Amino acid sequence: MVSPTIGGVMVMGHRGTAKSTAVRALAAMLPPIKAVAGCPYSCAPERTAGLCERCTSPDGKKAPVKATTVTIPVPVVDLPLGATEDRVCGTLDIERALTQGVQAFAPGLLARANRGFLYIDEVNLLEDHLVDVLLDVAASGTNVVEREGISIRHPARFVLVGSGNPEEGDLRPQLLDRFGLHARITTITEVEERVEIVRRRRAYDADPFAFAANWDKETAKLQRKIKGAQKRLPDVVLPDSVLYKIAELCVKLEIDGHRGELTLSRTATALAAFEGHNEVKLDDVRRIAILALRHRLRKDPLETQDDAVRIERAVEEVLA
Ligand SMILES: Nc1ncnc2c1ncn2[C@@H]1O[C@H](COP(=O)(O)OP(=O)(O)OP(=O)(O)O)[C@@H](O)[C@H]1O
Repeated sequence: MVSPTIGGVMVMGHRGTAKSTAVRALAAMLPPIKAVAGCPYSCAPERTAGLCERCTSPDGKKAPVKATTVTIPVPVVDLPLGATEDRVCGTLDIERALTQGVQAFAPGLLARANRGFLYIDEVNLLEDHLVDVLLDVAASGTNVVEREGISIRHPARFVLVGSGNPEEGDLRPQLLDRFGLHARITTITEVEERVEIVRRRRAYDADPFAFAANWDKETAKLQRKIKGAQKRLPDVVLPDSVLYKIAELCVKLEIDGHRGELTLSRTATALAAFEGHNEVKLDDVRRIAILALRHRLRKDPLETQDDAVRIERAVEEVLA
């Protein structure tokens, strides 16, 4: 929410641990956004770049000055498991082709997700080629569709959130590597906490509005913190001394490629901004190291140590 450049998150965990509940709550945590009315891509009226063709003025720069704007919640789009590539990327508008004889584009889910979040439950069961397309678009921020005689490109800047159950298999490592962060969620074993979950759920079921109202203050506090972090982010300094430690950590863990360092630096910067700091400290790196590196460790069949423990040890040695 603070820094979309981190590259999204893959959440692996047991069933029924509130993964989807948490993702669906994202929109309420972010301030509503202004969009050009009627634009299928929810283009930002105040933006000067990254707009769709219709919203770009003839000089190629701005949304039309007279565009009517609407205020909408940040989009959170669910990608169902059986979705076809046409439904995801968009395709020829068959209805208009048949009734009006015109070639028009029917935008897909990627269009709706522009400026928001795209959530894929059970991403590990999705066909590899579709995951590949999604990760490509998420990284480039543009969806290019070329089929049935139409050729169109439109903005598709979204944060990809995937979730899945490890019992059903993992994603291929090369796909996993392209998710910024990898979180693991396990079932809570503390009886006290389990009871609290049931109590809260029962309170919600009994009266959803009263339940939400009860948490209004907390929600508003978190919203302010996120908004403050988004504003602060561009000014947060990443000192060279911390950057060197980040690179040393990746060398120590023999991480292939350089996404490890990039994600560590972006995430530590976002965390510093979230905590209200203007400079990244080693402690920020320490706190996000497992999230940013777990899925980038080389798989060694002879390695007996848990991945998280391996990272913790390396962190202690390098960041000491
Ligand atoms: N930590 C928690 N706090 C509050 N509610 C929780 C928590 N864990 C689970 N729940 C409740 O458990 C139910 C299952 O949650 P949800 O459907 O979000 O899980 P999930 O992890 O997405 O499951 P699946 O992997 O099967 O899709 C929901 O009713 C949710 O309210």
